[in-house]
Amino acid sequence: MSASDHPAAIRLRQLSIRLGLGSAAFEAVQNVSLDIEPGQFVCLLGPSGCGKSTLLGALAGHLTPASGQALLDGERVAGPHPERGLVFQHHTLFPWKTVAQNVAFGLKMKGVDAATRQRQAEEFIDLVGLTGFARHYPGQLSGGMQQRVEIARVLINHPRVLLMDEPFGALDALTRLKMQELLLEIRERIRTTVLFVTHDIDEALLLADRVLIMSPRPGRIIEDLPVDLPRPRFAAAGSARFASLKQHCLALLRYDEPATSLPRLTPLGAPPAHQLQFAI
Ligand SMILES: Nc1ncnc2c1ncn2[C@@H]1O[C@H](COP(=O)(O)OP(=O)(O)OP(=O)(O)O)[C@@H](O)[C@H]1O
Repeated sequence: MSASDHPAAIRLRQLSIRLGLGSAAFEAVQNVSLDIEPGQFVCLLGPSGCGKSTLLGALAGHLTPASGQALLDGERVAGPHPERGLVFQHHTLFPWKTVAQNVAFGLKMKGVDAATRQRQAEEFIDLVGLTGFARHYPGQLSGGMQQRVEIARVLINHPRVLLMDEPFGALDALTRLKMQELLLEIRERIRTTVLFVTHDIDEALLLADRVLIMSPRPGRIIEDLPVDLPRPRFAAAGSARFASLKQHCLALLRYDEPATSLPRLTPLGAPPAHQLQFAI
């Protein structure tokens, strides 16, 4: 099974986005340029209100940049398109439809016949670990299960890019860990480019090939950090390298001076435990 046979390359070129109207207008994202290769899993990490969702909104085609460009495989993003799958913190399932009907909805819109819809919906329901729940309604499921349905509903459209905006942010800690594991398992089986927004350093380091760190508003990319931890990551979470990367991210997120003297990545080795107790 593959979510997409052709994961897309994401390119942002000097992208700036303004929000608000008239005298209340402000720059939410400032001059962001970056390249994400097809199939890469990238986390966008930044403090609350720095413009992460806004940046994702431009790639989704929901927001028009004030200047610069958002490109997928060289084509300018001009509006929403099913090739870009979106998963938000709160699910967007139809409460009156069953799990299978929700998952198959995109196929129905494309005019796919009922038997194929049912077969494919079952495949994707299995993929997200919900075998046996096809006939349940969203209201009968836990928050984590609802997010599984949401992910299946997006993946069945074979998105070339998956844009995830704090998809596990509303879940309790244990369910969140299970969902992170599930996403990594799915990623072993599918080919799609992932841009995942979070303000949780551990989540970014557990999931991503690369972490892009944003400054406080107006959001700029202040660090492009390759995550050189072996997979599976959960085994590496207690390692000295994990702690070192975490400390580096934390220092950047707490930093509010000009970007000329940003902290450098600390050498391999564990920082003192007391330096890792901050939350953002
Ligand atoms: N439609 C809007 N009109 C005016 N301001 C907005 C609008 N949407 C967001 N903002 C503001 O723009 C800034 C960037 O918001 P955005 O949601 O992109 O940040 P974020 O980094 O995703 O935050 P969080 O992590 O808290 O979700 C914030 O200060 C927010 O209050």
